[in-house]
Amino acid sequence: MTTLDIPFPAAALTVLDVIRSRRTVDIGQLKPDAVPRAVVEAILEAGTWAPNHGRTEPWRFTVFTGEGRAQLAEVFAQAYAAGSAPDRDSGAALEAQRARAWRAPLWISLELHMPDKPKMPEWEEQAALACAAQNMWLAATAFGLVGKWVSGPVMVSPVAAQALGAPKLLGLLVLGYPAGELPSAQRAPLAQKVTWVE
Ligand SMILES: Cc1cc2nc3c(=O)[nH]c(=O)nc-3n(C[C@H](O)[C@H](O)[C@H](O)COP(=O)(O)O)c2cc1C
Repeated sequence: MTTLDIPFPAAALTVLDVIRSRRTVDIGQLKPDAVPRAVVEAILEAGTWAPNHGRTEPWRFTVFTGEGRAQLAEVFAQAYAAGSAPDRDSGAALEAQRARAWRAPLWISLELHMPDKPKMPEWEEQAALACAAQNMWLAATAFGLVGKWVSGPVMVSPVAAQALGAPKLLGLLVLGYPAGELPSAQRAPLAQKVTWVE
């Protein structure tokens, strides 16, 4: 960890620890246990505290959980059928898409909603939504959850976006309690990426 030549406040140590312990975990590595509604609401609230230029709050979230995942399953199947995969007409492939929705207890869509008359360039609104996603992921980590930001062709498909009533979809955050050990992760040393000018 960091070499401390000054004492860090407890809050800083807690935040840094949560940041470092956030982990991407495959959907198959999640327990089926539901996430309590109050926890989901706290996660969503954390998302809305993300920075956003011009107070546009360019995000909307749809939460799929419990039996509500049947609707998400249909969104995945529709998006896959409208895509370019060679097996897009296969009933078995569409069933596999539907099955994905049931493999995690909680899905939160990351929907980009720009104002009718955009005040900011789209990249800034996307950046704000990414900050919201990270806030939610960190809050989820603090509650003992793990998961993944999924952004494959189905997850960002315009067909999926339309089914959710969203102009654009930047994927979904999939969350659940870990079924086993968390994968280890590495980051390159700061020295490789930081230039100090002092
Ligand atoms: C915008 C974005 C999209 C991502 N999409 C996917 C994805 O579609 N599939 C996947 O396996 N991981 C996806 N990830 C997760 C990264 O692969 C993951 O963060 C990386 O492997 C580092 O692991 P860590 O999150 O545990 O540090 C995405 C991450 C980001 C930020």
